[in-house]
Amino acid sequence: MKNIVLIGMPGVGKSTAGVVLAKVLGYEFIDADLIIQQQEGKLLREIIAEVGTDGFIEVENRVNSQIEVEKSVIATGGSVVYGKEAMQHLREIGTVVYLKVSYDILEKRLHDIKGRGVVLKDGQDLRGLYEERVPLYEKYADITVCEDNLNVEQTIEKITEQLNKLEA
Ligand SMILES: Nc1ncnc2c1ncn2[C@@H]1O[C@H](COP(=O)(O)OP(=O)(O)O)[C@@H](O)[C@H]1O
Ligand SMILES: O=C(O)C1=C[C@@H](OP(=O)(O)O)[C@@H](O)[C@H](O)C1
Ligand SMILES: [Mg+2]
Repeated sequence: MKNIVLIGMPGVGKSTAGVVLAKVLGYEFIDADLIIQQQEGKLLREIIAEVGTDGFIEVENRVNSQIEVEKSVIATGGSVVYGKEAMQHLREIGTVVYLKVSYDILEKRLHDIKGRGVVLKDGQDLRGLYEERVPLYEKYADITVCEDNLNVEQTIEKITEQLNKLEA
């Protein structure tokens, strides 16, 4: 099996489900957000404060384009889909799984969207962000897993089922 690349909105559970999925599969786990922080020597919010959202997207695009791993689950940041080169590379090295959640559930989960350092354009709200991003996640997904009303364990089970179907 190739690497598994998790994409989706912030708060959908890429990092939370990703690490457990890696354990279940006996894979390594990589969080692209942490690689960005390590390579830049700064927190994500410090990068965004210094170079703005467009600058952050460039950094994220560059760092994700250079990830070279095997047998790993890669949790990306929600904004990675703005990076064309990053997505081309991630699609080459892995199976891209879109973790999908309905808007209403996401809204409840993300009380404090700004506190998470989400890449929001001026005047954009969560609804606008959701509508802008969903087509991008759909465009790059090899597999889509809807986690509405599922807990982390059930979500992981659904991901592995879909991955096995793809392999068969
Ligand atoms: N089915 C689910 N799958 C993954 N996470 C879930 C699920 N239901 C609730 N959560 C919660 O949602 C949050 C997801 O946060 P996080 O993993 O940081 O998301 P992301 O990395 O996608 O931004 C966690 O608090 C997690 O416990
Ligand atoms: O969707 C976004 O705009 C972002 C999501 C974050 O990661 P998570 O998706 O893991 O929350 C992080 O990469 C950055 O703060 C921007
Ligand atoms: Mg995350």
